[in-house]
Amino acid sequence: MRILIIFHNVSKTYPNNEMGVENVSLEIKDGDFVFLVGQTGSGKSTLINLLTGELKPTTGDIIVNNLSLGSLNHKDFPYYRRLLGIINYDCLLIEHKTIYQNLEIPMLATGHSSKSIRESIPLALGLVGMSKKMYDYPSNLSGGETFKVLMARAVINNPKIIIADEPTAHLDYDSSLDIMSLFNEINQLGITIIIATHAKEFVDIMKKRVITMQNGKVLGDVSKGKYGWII
Ligand SMILES: Nc1ncnc2c1ncn2[C@@H]1O[C@H](COP(=O)(O)OP(=O)(O)OP(=O)(O)O)[C@@H](O)[C@H]1O
Repeated sequence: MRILIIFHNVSKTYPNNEMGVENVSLEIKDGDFVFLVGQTGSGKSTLINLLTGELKPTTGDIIVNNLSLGSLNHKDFPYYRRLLGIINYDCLLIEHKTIYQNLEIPMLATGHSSKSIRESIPLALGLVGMSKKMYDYPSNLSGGETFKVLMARAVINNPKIIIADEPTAHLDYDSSLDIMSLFNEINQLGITIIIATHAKEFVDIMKKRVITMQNGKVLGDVSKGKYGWII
């Protein structure tokens, strides 16, 4: 597998002098499945926000798919973001639009034809088992179903990387397990998955790469690991 993501000596200090991450170097291969774990404040979200480009490093370089994020200008940035499918609870579904219309929005924004939209939306909803809800409104969905639609929205533009911050934070055990197995299926399509989480039980079940953060630094990086494993 080729290297898809490189963090090279990346540090981020916030304007209030709070250290987000310090001197992080890591590589993630194309097709990898990575859990980012660590205590509250250990730097997981900072790392994710650096990867999405929401934050800029104070020092160091981030290279994704051979693009150096530091050298991207405003014009290039939307193209970079198309490599990413980002799932977070801050960017929920639009309530007065159907699930189909919610999935249509990112496709229209990226210039897809109406034929491609008509074909892709049922496929993405089928992937997450939500075909039957295509014309329902978000208010008719359970928390787990809503998350599945967020997953479908994240894959709809064919990203190389799916990034999720605390995906199971608001879900019960069964829904969380369901969601984790969907992440696995998406990963088997060749999409790289990066999940920041506190959910020890699911990290342990999945046996994927586990990167453990502590005080802004990488404390451990274990393949087929469990929560808390650092070597
Ligand atoms: N916007 C911000 N301004 C100032 N400091 C911040 C900001 N965001 C995060 N920090 C600080 O950076 C450090 C890392 O925080 P970060 O949110 O990355 O941790 P985390 O591991 O994602 O935590 P959690 O599990 O609670 O989400 C913490 O000390 C935090 O206080």
